[in-house]
Amino acid sequence: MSVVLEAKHINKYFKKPVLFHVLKDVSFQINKGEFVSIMGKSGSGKSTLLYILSTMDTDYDGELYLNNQLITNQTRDYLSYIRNKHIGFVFQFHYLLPEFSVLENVMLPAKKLAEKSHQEIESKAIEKLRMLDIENLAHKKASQISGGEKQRVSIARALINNPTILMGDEPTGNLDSQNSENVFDIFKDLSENQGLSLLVVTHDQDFAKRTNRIISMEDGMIIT
Ligand SMILES: Nc1ncnc2c1ncn2[C@@H]1O[C@H](COP(=O)(O)OP(=O)(O)OP(=O)(O)O)[C@@H](O)[C@H]1O
Repeated sequence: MSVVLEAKHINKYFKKPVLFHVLKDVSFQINKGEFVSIMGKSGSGKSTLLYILSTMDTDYDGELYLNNQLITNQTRDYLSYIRNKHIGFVFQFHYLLPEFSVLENVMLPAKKLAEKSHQEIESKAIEKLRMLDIENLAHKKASQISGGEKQRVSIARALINNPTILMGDEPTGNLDSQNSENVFDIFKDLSENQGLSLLVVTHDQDFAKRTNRIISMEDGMIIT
């Protein structure tokens, strides 16, 4: 089984207002195609950890590997490239650009990467929308679709560059049970049938217990 993401002895301190050891020797691996959830009480350090894993926060001790490549201590530009190419994100709030069409929103991360022509990016975006069963929304403005549809659009956007891993911070936190179920089914399908790795912070027990593995956090430490 190939390892996609590896965290080795991650320690993180917040220095203000007082010195606070927020992540304590956090180590784990995520394999290709694995669907993993992170659970833990409010304040246990989940978002802080995800921020580091997503390469957004570089102020930590320890080592982080993506596709067996060390990404700790790399330049900001390189990290921004790695993030765009290999990591997809889905948040609790969708962060779509309301005045842009669904299609344009999905195309944006590929435009930023600038490795393909407009035409190629557009057909890739349509392919992702079709996969998520929302091709019919392509030309609607993002502000004109429902909450569940917006979350599916953000998943399409997160997948546009064919990432190695999809990270989610409470991706179903703002959805009703039916839409949460849809998101879970999409994630499950991506991991089982497309070999995508997923790492999702959630407070939803029902969601977490159906993933391949739960990483439980308490007071900045992994307890399982
Ligand atoms: N910038 C910061 N400066 C100082 N302390 C912080 C900062 N950000 C977070 N913390 C503290 O670090 C701890 C972990 O916060 P974090 O947001 O990672 O928790 P969480 O498990 O994601 O919580 P929640 O489930 O409520 O989102 C908390 O005690 C929080 O108050």
